[in-house]
Amino acid sequence: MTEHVSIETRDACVDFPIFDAKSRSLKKAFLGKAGGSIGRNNSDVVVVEALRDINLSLKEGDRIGLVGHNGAGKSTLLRLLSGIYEPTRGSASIRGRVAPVFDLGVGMDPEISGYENIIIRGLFLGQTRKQMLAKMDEIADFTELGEYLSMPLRTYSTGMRVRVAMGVVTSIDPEILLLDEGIGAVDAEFMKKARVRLQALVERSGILVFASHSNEFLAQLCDRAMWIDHGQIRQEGGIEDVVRAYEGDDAADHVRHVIYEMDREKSGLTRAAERDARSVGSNERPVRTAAEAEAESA
Ligand SMILES: Nc1ncnc2c1ncn2[C@@H]1O[C@H](COP(=O)(O)OP(=O)(O)OP(=O)(O)O)[C@@H](O)[C@H]1O
Repeated sequence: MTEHVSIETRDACVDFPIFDAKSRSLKKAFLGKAGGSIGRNNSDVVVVEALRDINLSLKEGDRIGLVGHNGAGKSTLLRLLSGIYEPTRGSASIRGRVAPVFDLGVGMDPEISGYENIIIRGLFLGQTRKQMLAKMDEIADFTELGEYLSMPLRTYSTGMRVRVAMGVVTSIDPEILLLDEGIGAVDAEFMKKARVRLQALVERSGILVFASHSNEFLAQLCDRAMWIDHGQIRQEGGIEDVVRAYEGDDAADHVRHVIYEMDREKSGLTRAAERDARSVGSNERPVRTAAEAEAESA
């Protein structure tokens, strides 16, 4: 279904012209610690050079995480890849249905109910009303918001809104998933549940590009990383290597630990599945967890 999915950019640049910049203090192009460099275009207008000479080639199955300082250009890159921004110079060719998940609040209306917002937000992400209605019960269950879903969204706390948004986002089947972090507002227990759903969402997406400031999250969802520095690609490679170059040894060691734990968990699950399959084959009862045994005896 997703074989035709691809992203190609060639020397893509994105400039933001700033017509009301105080030009006296901006005589020279300057490179601060945060933000893209500030210069002037051919018409002598001040511009922020948010992205410069981006060459990317992504295909089905790629899961790439973007790291970099504030204002490095990560969000701008996601917007370029979603087609929201056209390159000022160079080219960007995107093939596939894009689900841009930048701001969990976008497409939500405070005056209508949670249920109605679930549908609106789904439409915003390219789903049909019918598809959203079919998924409604499952999304409602996931949010654990019960009766609140019939109340206007303005009566919700921030975290409750995030639950609705996460429920919708993780229910879709995108060909290209562009994810910008911004999902810190939910409580820890819900986050655990949400991560499992996010991982499943990523697994059924064709391509993932994820901008994050959390290395742990990055390691869980991606298998490659790209360091964006002042609008340019500074390094691309394995997550541990890129994080080491960008943030140092401690951060890279943490990434390695997260990846190790994930692999261990996965191989544990595989072993359990093999054991179950073997015992079913030999007419033995598969080993039950305490919870399953309790549920059976009830
Ligand atoms: N709409 C805009 N108008 C003018 N400048 C912009 C606009 N959007 C982004 N920029 C500039 O482009 C540069 C890249 O910003 P971007 O939001 O892509 O960075 P980021 O890496 O996502 O940062 P953060 O980690 O802080 O979210 C910054 O210098 C920012 O000031």
